[in-house]
This record gives sequence, structure tokens and C-alpha cells, in this order.
Amino acid sequence: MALLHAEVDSLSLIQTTKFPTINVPVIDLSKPNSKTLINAWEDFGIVKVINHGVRKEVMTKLESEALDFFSLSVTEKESVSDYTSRKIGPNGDAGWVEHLMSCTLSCDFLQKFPSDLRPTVGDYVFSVRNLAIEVLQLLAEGLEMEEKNVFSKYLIDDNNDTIFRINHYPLHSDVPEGHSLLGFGEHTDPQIISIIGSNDVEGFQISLNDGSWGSVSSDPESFYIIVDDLLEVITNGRFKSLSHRTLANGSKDRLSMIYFGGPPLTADISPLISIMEDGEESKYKEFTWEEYKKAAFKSKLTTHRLGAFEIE
Ligand SMILES: O=C(O)CCC(=O)C(=O)O
Ligand SMILES: [Fe+2]
Repeated sequence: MALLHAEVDSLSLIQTTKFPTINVPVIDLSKPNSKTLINAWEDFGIVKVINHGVRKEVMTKLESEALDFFSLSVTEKESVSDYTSRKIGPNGDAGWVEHLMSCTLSCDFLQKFPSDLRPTVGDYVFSVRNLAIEVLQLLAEGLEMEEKNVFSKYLIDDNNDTIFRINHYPLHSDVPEGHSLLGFGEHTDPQIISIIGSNDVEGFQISLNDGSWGSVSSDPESFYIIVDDLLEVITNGRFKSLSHRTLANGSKDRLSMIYFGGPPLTADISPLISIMEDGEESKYKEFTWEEYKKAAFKSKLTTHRLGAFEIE
């Protein structure tokens, strides 16, 4: 193994040769099939979406503007209030990643992004939110819910607490052959669903039922939509929140753009009665999103955060 730079030494190195590539099920939103969505989320906690209605120009523009931003000097980047490097959350988690992050509709989020990016981020988040609503409506249809917006109402609400983040996994010249750096460690996302777009650089991995890791191909034309903690609760565990992580391979920089769909802070979260079978008991205590969010942000990335809210 090559002599490592001290910086690489302090980050987790992962051997990259042994991961299988997962065939993530695809839904084509020009002919949506709710059964495919349900099966994908039941089996893998992830689905790939094509013909999603988000314009290619907006996706490519954001990708190129974001890469321009991340190529600025550290001083210039650090002058942006929502820019963070190497730190993930407030509890000491670190990774080979830098990011821009802001809440979206419930705050003046555009002001927190660098001014050059604001128009494109605005267009992107507007379209991706519509996509989130459409997919959650498809879920309601597939589960034969009476109310079309039973899941999407949280994101339709003007006070929704959604976050938008752009992650950049920079190049690193000292990563030994056959290895990657841990860019973003194992975790689940606390919200309802996350919609992940990326450039054509791989690195995103999902935890499989046997606890091993599988790689997800990068596809800059499509989105991956994953099950987050709240959707697990709302469906009483029918869908499990997806444990995932991202590796930075050091030779090509990955960029990902993620919409984390969250409900209003005051929303009461509990399993939907209409989804439970006769006699089925709730597996989770009731909580508000604000309570859960506070607990989630106090914990380490890898903590099984729903554990504290499960009924024994
Ligand atoms: O950047 C990625 O590939 C995924 C990162 C992630 O999981 C997150 O930001 O929550
Ligand atoms: Fe995540």
C-alpha cells in the first residue's frame, strides 16, 4: 500500500473491489405503475425514477453551477453561511465531503445559497418537490388509500420542513489503488423521502438485507427516491428506512443534489390507521416531527434513531 498522507490516514479507507451493483427497480412516470413502486420500496427501500418531468437543462445547469462553486477557494466558499466542509451534523461526524445545505419552503432558503446558484436551485427544488408529491400520490393509489394526498399532504403544506443539500466529494490524490474514502457514513435520512440526483460519478451504496453493501449506479438523467424514517413510521414498518452511505473514490469528484421531504414541525407522526390490517398494532410511539428532528440531530449519524420511538 502506498504511503498515506496524514489526512487520508485519519479518514476511513474502504476496499472497493467487492461490492455488487444493485439492480434498482425503475418506475417510468410517463406510465406510472404503483405496484413497482411498492415492491421496490418493500424489497430495497429505493426506486429509480425516469421520465420524471424535471427538465434536463435544470439538472445539468445546477450540476455545472455547483461544481463551479465548489471549485472556488476555501475562503470564498467559507464566506457562504450554509457551506460546510468535512463535518456532517453537529455531533462530530466527519467525512470526505463538503456541502451546501438549507431548509427550503418554510424559510428564505435561496438567500442561504451563493447568489450565482439561486435561480437554478429555485427551479430545481420547485420541480423536485412536484416529483415528490407525484410519487407519494402514486403510493397512495397503490395502497388503495381513500385520500390521494394522505402521504403528500406533508409536503404540500406551506409550512413543510424540507431541506435541500448539495454534496461534493472532492478529488483526493492520496487514495491507494482499490480503495475509497468514506464520504458520508452509514445512516438513514430522518424525513419522509429523499430524492437523490447526481453527476455521473458513482459512490452511493445501500445496505442490503444481509447487512452487506451494494453499489447503486450513477445516472445523471434519473433520480433515486429512498424511504426515510418518517415513511417507515407512517406505514407502520411496511417500508423500512433505507440505510445508506457514500464513498468518495478520490479520482473523480461526485456531486449529489438531495431534496429531503419533511413535514411541518408541528405535524403529528404516527402509523396511519387506514394502512394497518384489522388488529394490527402500532409499532411506534406518537411524536411530532419537531421532537423527532431534535432527537435525530442530537444523535450520531450511525445511531438507529427510530429505536427510541419503537414500541417494545
Ligand atoms: O451524496 C450522496 O450520495 C448521498 C448523501 C446522503 O446520504 C445525504 O446527504 O443524506
Ligand atoms: Fe442520506
